[in-house]
Amino acid sequence: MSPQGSEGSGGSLLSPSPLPPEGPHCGPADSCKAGSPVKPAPLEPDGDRPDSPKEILDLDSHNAAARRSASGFPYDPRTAPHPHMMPRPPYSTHPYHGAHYAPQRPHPHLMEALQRPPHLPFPPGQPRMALYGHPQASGHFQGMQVQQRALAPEHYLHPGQQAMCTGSPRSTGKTPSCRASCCPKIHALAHILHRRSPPNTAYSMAPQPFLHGLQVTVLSVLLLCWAGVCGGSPDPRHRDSLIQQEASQQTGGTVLLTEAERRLSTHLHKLKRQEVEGPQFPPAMHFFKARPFIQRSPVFKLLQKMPKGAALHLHDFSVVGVDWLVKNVTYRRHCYICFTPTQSVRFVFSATQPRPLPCCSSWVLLETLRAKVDNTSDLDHSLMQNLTLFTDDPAAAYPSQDVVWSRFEETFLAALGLVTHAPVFKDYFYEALRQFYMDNVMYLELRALLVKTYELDGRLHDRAWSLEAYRDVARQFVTEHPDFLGARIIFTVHRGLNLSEAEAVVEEAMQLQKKFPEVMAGFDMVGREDRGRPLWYFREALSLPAERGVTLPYFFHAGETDWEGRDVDENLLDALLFNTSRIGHGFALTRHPLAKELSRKRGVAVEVCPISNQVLKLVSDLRTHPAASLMSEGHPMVVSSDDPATFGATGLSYDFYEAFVGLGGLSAHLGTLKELAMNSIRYSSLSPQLKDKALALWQRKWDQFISENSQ
Ligand SMILES: O=c1[nH]cnc2c1ncn2[C@@H]1O[C@H](CO)[C@@H](O)[C@H]1O
Repeated sequence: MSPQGSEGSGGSLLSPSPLPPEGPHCGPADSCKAGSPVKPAPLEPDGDRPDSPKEILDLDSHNAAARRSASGFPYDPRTAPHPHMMPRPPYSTHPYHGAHYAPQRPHPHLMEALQRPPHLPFPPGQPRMALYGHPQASGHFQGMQVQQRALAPEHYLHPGQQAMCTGSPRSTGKTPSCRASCCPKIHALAHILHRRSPPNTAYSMAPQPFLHGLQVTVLSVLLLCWAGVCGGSPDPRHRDSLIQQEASQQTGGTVLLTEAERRLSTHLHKLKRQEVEGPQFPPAMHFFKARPFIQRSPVFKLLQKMPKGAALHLHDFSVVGVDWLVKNVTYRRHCYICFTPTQSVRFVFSATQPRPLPCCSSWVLLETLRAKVDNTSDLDHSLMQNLTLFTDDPAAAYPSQDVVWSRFEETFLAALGLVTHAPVFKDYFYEALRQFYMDNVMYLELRALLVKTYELDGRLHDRAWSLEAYRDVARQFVTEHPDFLGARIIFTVHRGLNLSEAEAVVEEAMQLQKKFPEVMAGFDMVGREDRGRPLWYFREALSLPAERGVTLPYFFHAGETDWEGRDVDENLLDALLFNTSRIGHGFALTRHPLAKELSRKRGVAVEVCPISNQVLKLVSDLRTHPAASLMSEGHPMVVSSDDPATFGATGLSYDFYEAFVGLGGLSAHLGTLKELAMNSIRYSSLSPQLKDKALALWQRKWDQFISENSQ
């Protein structure tokens, strides 16, 4: 058999068209139309649904589904594959018309939340993630001791200001009233500001806003007023003072650098300036176009070598470069492929000819296929294209968010049959740890669906098996690489679930959390936020742990949208109300001042994934990414890479590059990078003891990096 489209140079692997009489084996007439990204919302009642690739890739399930679908339901959740495995999301564009979705109501807790001490508004029994507070700025924290964030009046009132008040260098002396009225007022205000500032402490691991927003405003107005009222032309020294103050507010703005670190910072700045002034500025381009420029960038090369700490926002099946999947996994024995009308592929490992899959052509053994095609590298290239979004012309390939998300979910479905084969599952995770380790990352937190894995003989493994596998592989990797710290898992489910499914899964999450406290970090809901159900819809399910007095830390995706005012736009506040430990993406945070303030005050870090947000079309030029402004005000944040394999990236360095060069611009310096790396440990789910260990390890690596690159 020769799949059309797989022959010839580099064309993408297409399903046979027109489809042969024996395939595709589709369910209900309209259930496998190519290209339609949405399905009607699943209706209750719920029932058992297949949720392993073996079940999804299984004719019996299909036949059963077809039989049950004859009942007249346009889409019956009892017969449908698990949402993660659906070729199209199992929810509609108008997902909330089901009886189980109560219309959005105002959040009565919210104002209460702001008025009470930070942890009180949250349900009892949902303890906040311990914030790491290092008692002394010593040992491995030496380099992290920072300047006093609260400035005394003499800091923001430059010594020269006294002189200026009596007349600027160019003063004509026309402001006699200044001395009498303006200066005392300014000093009085300055003293008030000083009193309101937090005490002079060594760097707190739970950073507080060093100046309250009001203080900053008053201070700025004060100094601008000074310049305008008290002098003819602003004093350059005052201008410098303002610039310095503003710079100190940014991420890393108060990190004290050693002499060697300053040298490297200056060098980095020079390199960055060359990129800013060069003909191509990668962060302004789509990542697929920018990648070759980034790969040549000396800044990027330094970032690759830099110890970046932890990657805290990653999805299970997009953490290993797709070339490894194709070159290694699809060359293993018993690997079958079929072709979907959506121009994608599915794989399965089976000792015997697998039963046909709905909406897919007949299964072909890849070994046989490879023997028949003229050019196996073209075939392999085509396979890779099905596992990634990467393309030379992203604008043409992905004209809208709908298109890119539909294709995005297809890449996960294409990988699913490969990565959930039990032996591959373990190898894949080991390879993920290796690739991140090679990129100088020392710890991962992986959002994992924990779908059933399968053996060649058809046996299935449950979620506990997957957690054990993650734990064992991580342990083995750490034994072999003692300077690596390991990984923890955030159990995730798709936000297309209905309420009773969500309740069942939260119950299971609580049990898994209890059974595997070492490896399981918590719980999250994934999938396209704009099309999924909002967190508030799941409130009864998400309240279960608190009601039972059980700990289930949340790490919610929230604000991964550029729509304002829709139901999902309240996910940010709801995530905070449900006491989320971090916020996945938080792209919309700058449009939610209250959520932003709460997240800052509580040290709930935003997991910023610049490349993901660009590829999934929330933003095109990364200089305008909202996290640029979060960064300039030192909002708690970490940088992560989300789905590097799908985006044609590896590890964390590409996203660090985009954050450092694009979001941070010329203002970001080595202190920014240092704080971002340390943040990744500070805001991780590790215990305080392990954070200490991680920071000590990171500091050793950092010192070595500085000594090797600061000459
Ligand atoms: O950026 C993201 N936002 C929301 N969901 C995501 C993102 N990246 C991946 N997934 C979800 O994670 C599942 C695999 O674990 C994918 O099916 C996708 O729905």
